[in-house]
Amino acid sequence: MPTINFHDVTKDFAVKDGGFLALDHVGLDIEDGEFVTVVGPSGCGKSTLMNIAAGLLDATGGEVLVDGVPVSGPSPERGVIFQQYALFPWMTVAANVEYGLKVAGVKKEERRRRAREVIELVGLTDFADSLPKTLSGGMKQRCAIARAYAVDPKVLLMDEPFGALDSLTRVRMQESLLDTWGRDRRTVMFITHDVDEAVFLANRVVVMAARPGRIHTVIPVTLPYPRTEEMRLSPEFAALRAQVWHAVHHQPAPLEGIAS
Ligand SMILES: Nc1ncnc2c1ncn2[C@@H]1O[C@H](COP(=O)(O)OP(=O)(O)OP(=O)(O)O)[C@@H](O)[C@H]1O
Repeated sequence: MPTINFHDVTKDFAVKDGGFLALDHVGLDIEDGEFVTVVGPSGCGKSTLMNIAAGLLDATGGEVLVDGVPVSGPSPERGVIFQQYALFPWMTVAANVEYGLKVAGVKKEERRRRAREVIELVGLTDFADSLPKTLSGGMKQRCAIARAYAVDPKVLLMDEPFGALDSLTRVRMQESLLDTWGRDRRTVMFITHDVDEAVFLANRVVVMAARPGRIHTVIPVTLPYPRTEEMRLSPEFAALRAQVWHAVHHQPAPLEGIAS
């Protein structure tokens, strides 16, 4: 059984002159421990798809199953990370990371232990008592990742998490995320606009098409893990990048009768 199963998902948004079909019968299985990236032109429905999996939006048709159970709302088993860090500015890194555990009713001692563990995992131990405003963008995002990890989610849903970072920090964050993922092989669905990022991280790259949002093609990434800096410069990487780039930039024609 796949960990995340998008079963015939359709999303129709009500707009003033009728409906806008944002997702049209999307089917996708993400297996246990897989790292899947999703790319596609702006407006093809990437965030809508992720928000439905997160339980933040309802599908108009079809459903998303996580471990065979239909998603009916947000759940701690699905850790969600957005581009904007969404940290509480008045709380230290440690308090931000502990917050979800506190809400879940975890006792203080256990909260402290778990927070220390995940803060170390993302390399922020020296900043555990710092406020978010004193951290760089990359450190804030690592704090957000630690917060998602703290509650031990079954899957991670990441929507352009590194989109606001400079390119060097972004590359470091990709490496650090893969390092963490390599240790626990949590199932990840990761949305990005960046073709290099999509290839570097993934087992499979899902390329979506727009009008209506649908899956255009799925490209397996045959590079082994751990992924290294040298791999980014390899001919195999270049070939995969070209394949994904081509799929993103040569989209199928919009379907007839789709409202805009
Ligand atoms: N609440 C809404 N009401 C009406 N239309 C919406 C709503 N949310 C999204 N849409 C439309 O649905 C389509 C898909 O939006 P979505 O944000 O999922 O795309 P995306 O692929 O994530 O885009 P981007 O890459 O620019 O972030 C877009 O055309 C958008 O305008």
